[in-house]
Amino acid sequence: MVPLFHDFSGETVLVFGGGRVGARKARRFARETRTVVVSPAFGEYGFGDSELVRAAPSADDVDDWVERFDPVLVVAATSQETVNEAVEVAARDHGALVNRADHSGGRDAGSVVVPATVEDSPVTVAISTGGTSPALSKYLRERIETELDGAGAMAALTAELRTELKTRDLSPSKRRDAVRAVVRSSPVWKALRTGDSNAREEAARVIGNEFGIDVDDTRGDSR
Ligand SMILES: C[C@@]1(CC(=O)O)c2cc3[nH]c(cc4nc(cc5[nH]c(cc(n2)[C@H]1CCC(=O)O)[C@@](C)(CC(=O)O)[C@@H]5CCC(=O)O)C(CC(=O)O)=C4CCC(=O)O)c(CCC(=O)O)c3CC(=O)O
Ligand SMILES: NC(=O)C1=CN([C@@H]2O[C@H](COP(=O)(O)OP(=O)(O)OC[C@H]3O[C@@H](n4cnc5c(N)ncnc54)[C@H](O)[C@@H]3O)[C@@H](O)[C@H]2O)C=CC1
Repeated sequence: MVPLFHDFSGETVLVFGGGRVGARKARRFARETRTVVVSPAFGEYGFGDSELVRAAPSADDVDDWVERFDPVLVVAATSQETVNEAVEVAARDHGALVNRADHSGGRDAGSVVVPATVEDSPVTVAISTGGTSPALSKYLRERIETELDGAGAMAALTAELRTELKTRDLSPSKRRDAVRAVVRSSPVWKALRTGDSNAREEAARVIGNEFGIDVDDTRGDSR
């Protein structure tokens, strides 16, 4: 399986099944795009901004629902194996991606796995075990969560520095080394995580000391 980050904005995601699992997937997708959940009953779970449609499609009806909503991704998360099976076939016939929540292996082209994700925007880490051990994905996600503290702010700070360094008369290799030094600097990470000192100032110090490049240490505190 090839991990890719997919922009779903402006598209529709169609979820079959309004139980715990359907709700979890729906919440995830609804943060980004129009998400519709079709189910005869909805559990007491959060569905985010999803549209809920109360219906109990039979395996034969599923195709019509997919036709009607024209989704780019369909999630099969019902408690009925035959319906989930039909959802997979209908999605494929429609040229949509398909996520079988009730399957771990034996996937075909066009099938996707929902990974465990850690986000410190704009940084995202996604974990999959190739469908073999979701509990392990969840555990690793919890461990990585603390590791990622400050990464979003580091991305913002280094994006700013890269842009600034590109306007200077520097060789690409020197610019690369300077940015690398900042992302590896413990004092910069500490400043981003604690907010005690100005991270931008720390970064300017690293670049100044190690590379003799003078960058403005006052513009924007990236926290
Ligand atoms: C293949 C996949 C398909 C897909 O859904 O895309 C799939 C399938 C199945 N999951 C099952 C069980 C559990 N799933 C979780 C949790 C998560 N499951 C997620 C993804 C995936 N689950 C995909 C593979 C991901 C990968 O490659 O690792 C996560 C990461 C993302 C998300 O769902 O949002 C989310 C954690 C999010 C987080 O916390 O960060 C827990 C843990 C818990 O609940 O505490 C359990 C119970 C413990 C266990 O069994 O491990 C079962 C058996 C059902 C049964 O027994 O009937 C199946 C079906 C089967 O295996 O046949
Ligand atoms: N991928 C994952 O992370 C996990 C997957 N699973 C699997 O996912 C499936 C769903 O699990 P849960 O949400 O816990 O089950 P659940 O029983 O809580 O929810 C199933 C939902 O499907 C709905 N449903 C039933 N017939 C339907 C139909 N014809 N059309 C549309 N919706 C219909 C029910 O009303 C219910 O809302 C199960 O097959 C389970 O084995 C279970 C745990 C985790």
